[in-house]
Amino acid sequence: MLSGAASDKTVLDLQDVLQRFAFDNVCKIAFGHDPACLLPSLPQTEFADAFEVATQLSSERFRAPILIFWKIKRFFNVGSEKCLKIAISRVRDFAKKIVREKKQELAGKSSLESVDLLSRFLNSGHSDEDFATDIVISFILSGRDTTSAALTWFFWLIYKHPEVENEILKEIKEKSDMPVYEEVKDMVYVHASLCESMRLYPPVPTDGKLAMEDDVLPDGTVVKKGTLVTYAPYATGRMEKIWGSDWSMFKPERWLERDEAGKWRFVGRDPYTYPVFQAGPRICLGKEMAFLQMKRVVAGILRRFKVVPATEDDGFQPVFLAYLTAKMKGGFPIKVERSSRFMD
Ligand code: HEM
Repeated sequence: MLSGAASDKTVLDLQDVLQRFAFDNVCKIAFGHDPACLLPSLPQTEFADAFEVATQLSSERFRAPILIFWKIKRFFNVGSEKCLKIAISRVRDFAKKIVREKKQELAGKSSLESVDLLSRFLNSGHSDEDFATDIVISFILSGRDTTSAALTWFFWLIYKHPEVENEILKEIKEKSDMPVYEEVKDMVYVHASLCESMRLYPPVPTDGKLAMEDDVLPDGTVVKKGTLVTYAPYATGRMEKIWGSDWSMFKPERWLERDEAGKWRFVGRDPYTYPVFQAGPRICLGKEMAFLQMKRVVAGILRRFKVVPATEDDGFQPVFLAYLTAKMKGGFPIKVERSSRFMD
C-alpha cells in the first residue's frame, strides 16, 4: 500500500491505515481471524465504523457537564444514546459471530491445534458466550486503538524532529541484517522514542476506577465505596515536578544513558511515574506485544519510506482528542516518499 502511495503520490490518512493494520493484527493473534481491513482498496468496514461510534459516544458520556442528560436520552432512547445503542449492538453482533465460529471450529479439533488466544480461552473452560464476547471486544479495544494512536503521534513527532529520525535510522541500519525478533528487541533508541512520544500523547489519556469498598490511597486520601477515581497519564506525562523544566520537549534521550562502550542503554521509569500502561496488578497485559509490534512497524516503514504530512511547512497542526483512547482529530493526512537512506 505504501509503495503504491509513494508511486501515485496519493495522500493517505496514516491514522486510518494504522488502525486497520492494528485491527487485522489483533484479530489474527487473538482470534485467528483476518478481517482484511488493510486491503489496498481500504474497504469500508461496518464493524470498525460502529466501533468508532461506540468508543466516541461512550467517552462523551464522561464529558457531559450534567450526568443526568445522557441518562435521560438513554431512558427515552433518543439522540446520541440511540446511536450508541445501535453501534454497541453491531459491535456485539460482530464479536458474537467470532465466538460462535470459533466454538464450531474447535468442536472438531484437539485443544492443541489452535494457538490463538480465544481458542485457548474457550478450551480452558470459559465457554459462556456473553463472557467470551466481552473478552473479544476488550481485546479489540486494547489492541486496535492503542498502538495505532501511539504510532500516529510518533510519526508526526519524528517528522518535526529530524535529529531524532536520523538517530532512529542509524539504529535501524545497524540492526537490519538480524532476524526480525532480534532486530526489534534491541532497538533501544526506537524504544525510548516511543516511550517519549507516549509520554506527551498517551494512547489512554485518562482512566477511571470505581472503589468497590471503602479504601485509603497510599498518600492517606480516603476513598469511599462507590467513588470514581481517575488517573491521567496525559497530565502526569506533562508535570514539571516529574519530568523537569524541559517537560514539553520531545527528547528520547531522557530515557537513555550511554554504557561503557558508548552505546545507548534504556533507562525505564516506574509505572506509577509513567502510568501509560497503568500500574499494579491490572497493568496492560499486551505491553510487550505492543512494543514489539510498534518497533516492527517503525523499522519496516522507515527502512523504505519517509513519512511527511500532506500539508508541510507547519501547515498541519494536529489536535489531540482524549476519547477512551486518544485520536488525532480528523486523522493524519500524509504523503510517503521512497527513501534512498538505505541504498548505500
Ligand atoms: C501502546 C499500546 C498500549 C497501551 C498504551 C495500553 C494501555 C493500557 C492501559 C492503560 C490499560 C489499563 C486499562 C484499564 O484498566 O482500564 C491496559 C489494559 C490492558 N491491555 Fe493494553 N495497552 C496497549 C496495547 C495493548 C495491546 C496490543 C494489547 C493486546 C491485544 C493489550 C491488552 C491489554 C489487556 C488484555 C488489558 C487488561 C488487563 C487487565 O485488566 O488485567 N494492550 N492497556
